[in-house]
Amino acid sequence: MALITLQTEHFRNLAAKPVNFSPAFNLIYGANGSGKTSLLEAIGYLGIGRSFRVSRHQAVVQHLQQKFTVFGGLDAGTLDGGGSNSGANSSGVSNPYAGNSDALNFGIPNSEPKAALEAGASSYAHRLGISRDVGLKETVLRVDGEPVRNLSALARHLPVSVIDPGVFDIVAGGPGKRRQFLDWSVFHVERSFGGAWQQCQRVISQRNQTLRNGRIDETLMRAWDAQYDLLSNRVTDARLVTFAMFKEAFWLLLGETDAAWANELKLEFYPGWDHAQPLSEVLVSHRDQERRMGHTLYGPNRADIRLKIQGRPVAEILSRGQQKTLVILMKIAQGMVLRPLGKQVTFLLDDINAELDSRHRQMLAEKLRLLQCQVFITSIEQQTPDTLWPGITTPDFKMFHVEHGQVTGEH
Ligand SMILES: Nc1ncnc2c1ncn2[C@@H]1O[C@H](COP(=O)(O)OP(=O)(O)OP(=O)(O)O)[C@@H](O)[C@H]1O
Repeated sequence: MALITLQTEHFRNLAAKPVNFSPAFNLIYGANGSGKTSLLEAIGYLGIGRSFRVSRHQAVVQHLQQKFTVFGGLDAGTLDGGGSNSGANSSGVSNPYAGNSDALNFGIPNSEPKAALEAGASSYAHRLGISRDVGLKETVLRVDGEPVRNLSALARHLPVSVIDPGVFDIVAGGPGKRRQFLDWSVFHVERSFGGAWQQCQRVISQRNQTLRNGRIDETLMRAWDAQYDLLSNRVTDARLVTFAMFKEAFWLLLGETDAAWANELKLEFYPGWDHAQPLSEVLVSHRDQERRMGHTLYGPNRADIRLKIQGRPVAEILSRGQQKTLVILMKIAQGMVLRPLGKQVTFLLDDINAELDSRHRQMLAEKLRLLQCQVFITSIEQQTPDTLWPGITTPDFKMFHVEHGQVTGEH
Protein backbone atom coordinates (compact mmCIF):
# COMPACT_ATOMS: atom_id res chain seq x y z
CA MET A 1 0.00 0.00 0.00
CA ALA A 2 1.07 3.57 -0.57
CA LEU A 3 -0.29 6.76 0.86
CA ILE A 4 -1.54 8.84 -2.04
CA THR A 5 -3.58 11.44 -0.19
CA LEU A 6 -3.12 13.08 3.17
CA GLN A 7 -5.32 15.62 4.83
CA THR A 8 -4.89 16.96 8.31
CA GLU A 9 -6.92 19.25 10.45
CA HIS A 10 -5.46 21.21 13.36
CA PHE A 11 -2.21 19.26 13.15
CA ARG A 12 0.82 21.39 14.10
CA ASN A 13 1.08 24.29 11.64
CA LEU A 14 -0.22 22.34 8.63
CA ALA A 15 -3.01 23.76 6.50
CA ALA A 16 -6.16 21.62 6.22
CA LYS A 17 -5.77 21.00 2.52
CA PRO A 18 -5.49 17.60 0.81
CA VAL A 19 -2.07 16.71 -0.59
CA ASN A 20 -1.65 14.06 -3.27
CA PHE A 21 1.56 12.06 -3.18
CA SER A 22 3.48 9.77 -5.45
CA PRO A 23 3.32 6.08 -4.48
CA ALA A 24 7.11 6.06 -5.05
CA PHE A 25 9.39 9.06 -4.24
CA ASN A 26 8.30 12.32 -2.63
CA LEU A 27 10.63 15.17 -1.84
CA ILE A 28 9.37 17.68 0.71
CA TYR A 29 11.40 20.87 0.77
CA GLY A 30 11.13 24.16 2.60
CA ALA A 31 12.87 26.50 5.01
CA ASN A 32 13.52 25.68 8.65
CA GLY A 33 10.28 25.72 10.62
CA SER A 34 8.08 25.57 7.52
CA GLY A 35 6.34 22.28 8.43
CA LYS A 36 8.28 19.50 6.65
CA THR A 37 8.72 17.29 9.70
CA SER A 38 5.13 17.99 10.74
CA LEU A 39 4.00 16.57 7.41
CA LEU A 40 6.06 13.41 7.95
CA GLU A 41 4.82 13.27 11.52
CA ALA A 42 1.20 13.33 10.30
CA ILE A 43 1.93 10.47 7.88
CA GLY A 44 3.57 8.61 10.75
CA TYR A 45 0.40 8.95 12.81
CA LEU A 46 -1.49 6.84 10.28
CA GLY A 47 1.05 4.02 10.52
CA ILE A 48 2.13 4.14 14.15
CA GLY A 49 -0.66 6.03 15.88
CA ARG A 50 1.64 8.47 17.58
CA SER A 51 4.32 11.02 16.88
CA PHE A 52 7.79 9.73 16.08
CA ARG A 53 9.34 12.78 17.70
CA VAL A 54 7.36 13.58 20.85
CA SER A 55 5.64 11.33 23.35
CA ARG A 56 2.54 13.46 23.96
CA HIS A 57 -0.32 14.05 21.51
CA GLN A 58 -0.73 17.44 23.16
CA ALA A 59 2.34 18.83 21.36
CA VAL A 60 0.90 17.95 18.00
CA VAL A 61 -2.53 19.54 18.20
CA GLN A 62 -2.50 23.02 16.69
CA HIS A 63 -2.11 25.85 19.19
CA LEU A 64 -5.49 26.96 20.64
CA GLN A 65 -7.21 23.80 19.38
CA GLN A 66 -8.03 20.66 21.31
CA LYS A 67 -8.48 18.07 18.60
CA PHE A 68 -6.53 17.06 15.52
CA THR A 69 -7.38 14.73 12.67
CA VAL A 70 -5.25 12.93 10.12
CA PHE A 71 -6.86 11.27 7.16
CA GLY A 72 -5.09 9.15 4.55
CA GLY A 73 -6.14 7.55 1.29
CA LEU A 74 -4.15 4.50 0.19
CA ASP A 75 -3.71 2.80 -3.11
CA ALA A 76 -2.07 -0.51 -3.95
CA GLY A 77 1.36 1.11 -4.24
CA THR A 78 4.22 0.08 -6.47
CA LEU A 79 4.50 -3.59 -5.52
CA ASP A 80 3.33 -6.16 -8.02
CA GLY A 81 0.77 -8.47 -6.52
CA GLY A 82 0.40 -9.13 -2.85
CA GLY A 83 -1.50 -7.10 -0.29
CA SER A 84 -5.16 -6.39 -0.56
CA ASN A 85 -5.75 -3.93 -3.32
CA SER A 86 -9.36 -4.31 -4.26
CA GLY A 87 -10.72 -1.10 -5.66
CA ALA A 88 -7.27 0.41 -5.83
CA ASN A 89 -6.80 3.66 -7.58
CA SER A 90 -3.33 3.52 -9.04
CA SER A 91 -3.81 6.55 -11.21
CA GLY A 92 -2.54 8.84 -8.49
CA VAL A 93 -5.64 10.96 -8.91
CA SER A 94 -6.98 11.31 -5.46
CA ASN A 95 -10.22 12.08 -3.83
CA PRO A 96 -10.06 12.56 -0.11
CA TYR A 97 -13.76 12.02 0.36
CA ALA A 98 -14.43 9.24 -2.14
CA GLY A 99 -17.23 7.06 -0.88
CA ASN A 100 -17.52 9.07 2.28
CA SER A 101 -18.63 12.61 1.90
CA ASP A 102 -17.86 13.67 5.43
CA ALA A 103 -14.24 12.51 5.44
CA LEU A 104 -14.66 9.80 8.03
CA ASN A 105 -16.84 12.11 10.12
CA PHE A 106 -13.80 13.63 11.69
CA GLY A 107 -15.02 17.14 11.28
CA ILE A 108 -12.86 17.89 8.28
CA PRO A 109 -14.62 20.77 6.58
CA ASN A 110 -16.56 19.65 3.57
CA SER A 111 -16.32 22.80 1.58
CA GLU A 112 -12.61 23.31 0.99
CA PRO A 113 -11.54 20.21 -0.94
CA LYS A 114 -14.38 20.43 -3.46
CA ALA A 115 -11.98 20.52 -6.42
CA ALA A 116 -10.29 17.32 -5.31
CA LEU A 117 -13.67 15.74 -4.81
CA GLU A 118 -14.68 16.49 -8.36
CA ALA A 119 -11.32 15.56 -9.87
CA GLY A 120 -11.10 12.08 -8.44
CA ALA A 121 -13.90 9.76 -9.36
CA SER A 122 -12.62 6.44 -8.13
CA SER A 123 -12.07 5.26 -4.62
CA TYR A 124 -9.03 4.38 -2.59
CA ALA A 125 -7.96 0.86 -1.76
CA HIS A 126 -8.32 1.90 1.86
CA ARG A 127 -9.01 5.00 3.89
CA LEU A 128 -7.42 5.51 7.27
CA GLY A 129 -8.28 8.10 9.86
CA ILE A 130 -7.12 9.02 13.31
CA SER A 131 -8.31 11.85 15.48
CA ARG A 132 -7.34 12.75 19.00
CA ASP A 133 -9.15 15.06 21.37
CA VAL A 134 -6.47 16.03 23.86
CA GLY A 135 -9.03 17.64 26.20
CA LEU A 136 -11.20 14.55 26.44
CA LYS A 137 -8.17 12.24 26.03
CA GLU A 138 -10.10 10.38 23.38
CA THR A 139 -8.77 8.79 20.21
CA VAL A 140 -11.01 7.76 17.34
CA LEU A 141 -9.65 5.39 14.69
CA ARG A 142 -11.31 4.50 11.44
CA VAL A 143 -10.52 2.19 8.56
CA ASP A 144 -12.64 2.59 5.44
CA GLY A 145 -15.06 4.74 7.38
CA GLU A 146 -15.67 2.12 10.06
CA PRO A 147 -14.56 2.71 13.63
CA VAL A 148 -11.84 0.33 14.80
CA ARG A 149 -10.60 -0.21 18.33
CA ASN A 150 -6.98 -1.07 17.79
CA LEU A 151 -4.23 0.88 16.17
CA SER A 152 -3.00 -2.33 14.64
CA ALA A 153 -5.88 -2.12 12.14
CA LEU A 154 -4.35 1.09 10.78
CA ALA A 155 -0.75 0.01 11.10
CA ARG A 156 -1.30 -3.16 9.10
CA HIS A 157 -2.33 -1.12 6.09
CA LEU A 158 0.51 1.35 6.26
CA PRO A 159 3.83 0.00 7.54
CA VAL A 160 5.71 3.21 8.28
CA SER A 161 9.45 3.16 8.93
CA VAL A 162 11.15 6.34 10.13
CA ILE A 163 14.78 7.13 9.35
CA ASP A 164 15.72 10.30 11.17
CA PRO A 165 18.80 11.29 13.16
CA GLY A 166 17.39 9.42 16.20
CA VAL A 167 17.39 6.13 14.29
CA PHE A 168 21.05 5.57 15.08
CA ASP A 169 20.05 4.77 18.66
CA ILE A 170 19.13 1.33 17.38
CA VAL A 171 22.82 0.55 17.55
CA ALA A 172 24.05 3.06 20.10
CA GLY A 173 21.08 2.90 22.50
CA GLY A 174 19.76 0.30 24.91
CA PRO A 175 18.01 -3.03 24.15
CA GLY A 176 14.57 -1.36 24.19
CA LYS A 177 15.35 0.40 20.90
CA ARG A 178 16.38 -2.85 19.22
CA ARG A 179 13.38 -4.68 20.65
CA GLN A 180 11.12 -2.00 19.20
CA PHE A 181 12.94 -2.31 15.90
CA LEU A 182 12.47 -6.08 15.77
CA ASP A 183 8.88 -6.00 17.01
CA TRP A 184 7.88 -3.63 14.23
CA SER A 185 8.72 -6.41 11.74
CA VAL A 186 7.26 -9.16 13.90
CA PHE A 187 3.97 -7.26 14.07
CA HIS A 188 3.80 -7.16 10.26
CA VAL A 189 4.96 -10.75 9.75
CA GLU A 190 2.96 -12.55 12.45
CA ARG A 191 -0.64 -11.46 12.78
CA SER A 192 -1.15 -12.77 16.30
CA PHE A 193 1.98 -11.12 17.67
CA GLY A 194 0.46 -7.77 18.68
CA GLY A 195 -2.24 -9.37 20.82
CA ALA A 196 0.11 -11.89 22.44
CA TRP A 197 2.66 -9.20 23.30
CA GLN A 198 -0.03 -6.96 24.79
CA GLN A 199 -1.33 -9.79 26.97
CA CYS A 200 2.20 -10.64 27.97
CA GLN A 201 2.89 -7.06 29.01
CA ARG A 202 -0.27 -7.09 31.13
CA VAL A 203 0.91 -10.22 32.93
CA ILE A 204 4.34 -8.65 33.46
CA SER A 205 2.75 -5.64 35.08
CA GLN A 206 0.59 -7.85 37.35
CA ARG A 207 3.64 -9.94 38.25
CA ASN A 208 5.53 -6.74 39.07
CA GLN A 209 2.76 -5.63 41.41
CA THR A 210 2.89 -8.97 43.19
CA LEU A 211 6.71 -8.79 43.37
CA ARG A 212 6.51 -5.33 44.94
CA ASN A 213 4.00 -6.51 47.54
CA GLY A 214 6.51 -7.47 50.22
CA ARG A 215 5.45 -10.98 51.16
CA ILE A 216 4.88 -13.06 48.07
CA ASP A 217 2.04 -15.54 47.83
CA GLU A 218 3.93 -18.39 46.11
CA THR A 219 0.72 -20.03 44.82
CA LEU A 220 -0.39 -16.79 43.17
CA MET A 221 3.10 -16.23 41.83
CA ARG A 222 3.23 -19.66 40.23
CA ALA A 223 -0.13 -19.00 38.58
CA TRP A 224 1.25 -15.76 37.08
CA ASP A 225 4.42 -17.59 36.07
CA ALA A 226 2.48 -20.29 34.21
CA GLN A 227 0.61 -17.65 32.19
CA TYR A 228 3.74 -15.61 31.67
CA ASP A 229 5.64 -18.67 30.47
CA LEU A 230 2.95 -19.50 27.93
CA LEU A 231 2.68 -15.98 26.52
CA SER A 232 6.43 -15.46 26.57
CA ASN A 233 6.95 -18.52 24.41
CA ARG A 234 4.31 -17.33 21.97
CA VAL A 235 5.97 -13.91 21.72
CA THR A 236 9.45 -15.39 21.49
CA ASP A 237 8.54 -17.93 18.81
CA ALA A 238 7.15 -15.12 16.64
CA ARG A 239 10.26 -13.03 17.26
CA LEU A 240 12.53 -15.96 16.40
CA VAL A 241 10.79 -16.61 13.08
CA THR A 242 10.96 -12.94 12.06
CA PHE A 243 14.51 -12.57 13.28
CA ALA A 244 15.59 -15.47 11.06
CA MET A 245 13.96 -13.76 8.07
CA PHE A 246 15.57 -10.46 9.01
CA LYS A 247 18.99 -12.03 9.43
CA GLU A 248 18.84 -13.65 6.02
CA ALA A 249 17.95 -10.35 4.33
CA PHE A 250 20.55 -8.51 6.35
CA TRP A 251 23.38 -10.91 5.45
CA LEU A 252 22.47 -10.56 1.83
CA LEU A 253 22.85 -6.79 2.08
CA LEU A 254 26.05 -7.05 4.09
CA GLY A 255 27.48 -9.33 1.42
CA GLU A 256 27.02 -6.53 -1.11
CA THR A 257 28.96 -3.97 0.91
CA ASP A 258 32.72 -3.66 0.84
CA ALA A 259 32.90 -2.74 4.52
CA ALA A 260 35.71 -4.70 6.20
CA TRP A 261 33.85 -4.82 9.54
CA ALA A 262 30.94 -6.62 7.88
CA ASN A 263 32.87 -9.91 7.90
CA GLU A 264 33.39 -9.73 11.64
CA LEU A 265 29.88 -8.76 12.62
CA LYS A 266 27.91 -11.25 14.73
CA LEU A 267 24.18 -10.88 15.01
CA GLU A 268 22.21 -12.79 17.59
CA PHE A 269 18.72 -12.73 19.05
CA TYR A 270 18.58 -12.89 22.85
CA PRO A 271 15.05 -13.86 23.94
CA GLY A 272 15.38 -12.34 27.42
CA TRP A 273 16.42 -15.43 29.30
CA ASP A 274 18.59 -18.50 28.79
CA HIS A 275 16.37 -20.16 26.23
CA ALA A 276 17.86 -23.60 26.96
CA GLN A 277 15.82 -23.54 30.16
CA PRO A 278 12.02 -23.14 30.44
CA LEU A 279 11.21 -19.60 31.57
CA SER A 280 9.10 -20.89 34.48
CA GLU A 281 12.21 -22.61 35.93
CA VAL A 282 14.34 -19.51 35.44
CA LEU A 283 11.71 -17.50 37.32
CA VAL A 284 11.57 -19.89 40.27
CA SER A 285 15.35 -20.03 40.57
CA HIS A 286 15.58 -16.21 40.51
CA ARG A 287 12.63 -15.53 42.79
CA ASP A 288 14.72 -13.86 45.50
CA GLN A 289 16.53 -11.67 43.02
CA GLU A 290 13.26 -10.53 41.41
CA ARG A 291 11.72 -9.92 44.84
CA ARG A 292 14.67 -7.72 45.82
CA MET A 293 14.45 -5.73 42.60
CA GLY A 294 10.63 -5.57 42.70
CA HIS A 295 10.13 -6.34 39.03
CA THR A 296 10.37 -8.99 36.33
CA LEU A 297 13.98 -9.53 35.27
CA TYR A 298 13.64 -12.40 32.80
CA GLY A 299 11.48 -12.88 29.75
CA PRO A 300 10.56 -11.18 26.48
CA ASN A 301 10.61 -7.72 28.08
CA ARG A 302 14.39 -8.19 28.20
CA ALA A 303 14.86 -9.42 24.64
CA ASP A 304 17.55 -7.87 22.48
CA ILE A 305 19.28 -8.12 19.14
CA ARG A 306 22.94 -8.42 20.04
CA LEU A 307 25.30 -6.91 17.51
CA LYS A 308 28.92 -7.68 18.24
CA ILE A 309 32.34 -7.47 16.72
CA GLN A 310 35.14 -9.44 18.36
CA GLY A 311 32.80 -10.17 21.24
CA ARG A 312 32.12 -6.50 21.99
CA PRO A 313 29.03 -4.40 21.28
CA VAL A 314 29.36 -2.68 17.91
CA ALA A 315 28.75 0.73 19.51
CA GLU A 316 32.14 0.34 21.23
CA ILE A 317 33.97 -0.68 18.06
CA LEU A 318 32.47 0.95 15.00
CA SER A 319 32.85 4.61 14.08
CA ARG A 320 29.72 6.73 13.95
CA GLY A 321 29.74 6.59 10.17
CA GLN A 322 30.02 2.79 10.25
CA GLN A 323 27.17 2.60 12.75
CA LYS A 324 25.07 4.67 10.38
CA THR A 325 25.75 2.25 7.54
CA LEU A 326 24.81 -0.61 9.81
CA VAL A 327 21.50 0.95 10.89
CA ILE A 328 20.55 1.86 7.35
CA LEU A 329 21.22 -1.70 6.21
CA MET A 330 19.10 -2.96 9.10
CA LYS A 331 16.23 -0.69 8.09
CA ILE A 332 16.45 -1.80 4.47
CA ALA A 333 16.55 -5.43 5.55
CA GLN A 334 13.28 -4.85 7.41
CA GLY A 335 11.72 -3.65 4.17
CA MET A 336 13.06 -6.77 2.43
CA VAL A 337 11.38 -8.98 5.04
CA LEU A 338 7.98 -7.41 4.37
CA ARG A 339 8.22 -7.30 0.61
CA PRO A 340 7.54 -11.00 -0.15
CA LEU A 341 4.48 -10.67 2.08
CA GLY A 342 3.14 -8.06 -0.33
CA LYS A 343 3.68 -5.27 2.17
CA GLN A 344 5.15 -2.07 0.89
CA VAL A 345 6.95 -0.01 3.50
CA THR A 346 6.50 3.75 3.57
CA PHE A 347 9.87 5.19 4.55
CA LEU A 348 9.97 8.62 6.17
CA LEU A 349 13.45 10.11 5.78
CA ASP A 350 13.65 13.20 7.94
CA ASP A 351 16.68 15.47 8.15
CA ILE A 352 18.80 12.57 7.02
CA ASN A 353 20.71 14.29 4.23
CA ALA A 354 22.87 16.21 6.64
CA GLU A 355 23.65 12.98 8.53
CA LEU A 356 24.81 10.97 5.52
CA ASP A 357 27.58 11.54 3.03
CA SER A 358 26.80 11.17 -0.66
CA ARG A 359 27.98 7.52 -0.76
CA HIS A 360 25.56 6.57 2.03
CA ARG A 361 22.75 8.60 0.51
CA GLN A 362 23.23 6.86 -2.80
CA MET A 363 23.31 3.44 -1.21
CA LEU A 364 20.09 4.16 0.64
CA ALA A 365 18.35 5.58 -2.42
CA GLU A 366 19.40 2.68 -4.61
CA LYS A 367 18.20 0.06 -2.14
CA LEU A 368 14.92 1.85 -1.56
CA ARG A 369 14.37 2.04 -5.29
CA LEU A 370 14.99 -1.69 -5.68
CA LEU A 371 12.61 -2.36 -2.80
CA GLN A 372 9.89 -0.44 -4.64
CA CYS A 373 8.80 1.18 -1.43
CA GLN A 374 7.23 4.57 -0.93
CA VAL A 375 9.63 7.26 0.22
CA PHE A 376 9.17 10.71 1.73
CA ILE A 377 12.33 12.71 2.15
CA THR A 378 12.72 16.19 3.60
CA SER A 379 15.24 18.76 2.49
CA ILE A 380 15.91 22.41 3.22
CA GLU A 381 16.59 23.10 -0.43
CA GLN A 382 14.79 22.32 -3.59
CA GLN A 383 16.54 19.31 -5.11
CA THR A 384 16.05 17.09 -8.09
CA PRO A 385 16.65 13.35 -7.89
CA ASP A 386 19.83 13.95 -9.92
CA THR A 387 21.30 16.27 -7.33
CA LEU A 388 20.09 14.17 -4.39
CA TRP A 389 21.19 10.80 -5.70
CA PRO A 390 23.44 11.18 -8.75
CA GLY A 391 23.23 8.25 -11.13
CA ILE A 392 20.10 6.74 -9.63
CA THR A 393 16.89 6.62 -11.58
CA THR A 394 13.95 7.60 -9.47
CA PRO A 395 10.55 6.38 -10.53
CA ASP A 396 7.47 8.50 -10.18
CA PHE A 397 9.03 11.45 -8.44
CA LYS A 398 6.98 14.26 -6.91
CA MET A 399 8.19 17.39 -5.24
CA PHE A 400 6.41 19.52 -2.65
CA HIS A 401 7.22 22.93 -1.30
CA VAL A 402 6.22 23.70 2.28
CA GLU A 403 5.84 27.29 3.41
CA HIS A 404 4.16 28.29 6.69
CA GLY A 405 2.36 24.94 6.79
CA GLN A 406 1.03 25.24 3.24
CA VAL A 407 2.09 22.26 1.10
CA THR A 408 2.21 22.87 -2.62
CA GLY A 409 2.89 20.18 -5.19
CA GLU A 410 5.35 21.06 -7.97
CA HIS A 411 5.88 19.33 -11.28
N1 LIG B 1 1.21 22.45 17.99
C1 LIG B 1 1.59 23.34 17.09
N2 LIG B 1 0.69 24.22 16.56
C2 LIG B 1 1.07 25.12 15.63
N3 LIG B 1 2.33 25.26 15.19
C3 LIG B 1 3.27 24.42 15.69
C4 LIG B 1 2.94 23.42 16.66
N4 LIG B 1 4.06 22.75 16.96
C5 LIG B 1 5.04 23.28 16.23
N5 LIG B 1 4.57 24.30 15.47
C6 LIG B 1 5.32 25.13 14.49
O1 LIG B 1 5.24 24.45 13.25
C7 LIG B 1 6.34 24.80 12.46
C8 LIG B 1 6.82 23.59 11.70
O2 LIG B 1 7.74 22.81 12.43
P1 LIG B 1 8.51 21.61 11.74
O3 LIG B 1 9.33 20.97 12.79
O4 LIG B 1 7.56 20.77 10.98
O5 LIG B 1 9.43 22.38 10.71
P2 LIG B 1 10.51 21.83 9.66
O6 LIG B 1 10.13 22.40 8.34
O7 LIG B 1 10.67 20.37 9.76
O8 LIG B 1 11.80 22.58 10.19
P3 LIG B 1 13.35 22.17 10.23
O9 LIG B 1 13.87 22.28 8.84
O10 LIG B 1 13.92 23.26 11.11
O11 LIG B 1 13.48 20.82 10.83
C9 LIG B 1 7.36 25.46 13.37
O12 LIG B 1 7.38 26.83 13.05
C10 LIG B 1 6.79 25.25 14.76
O13 LIG B 1 7.04 26.33 15.61
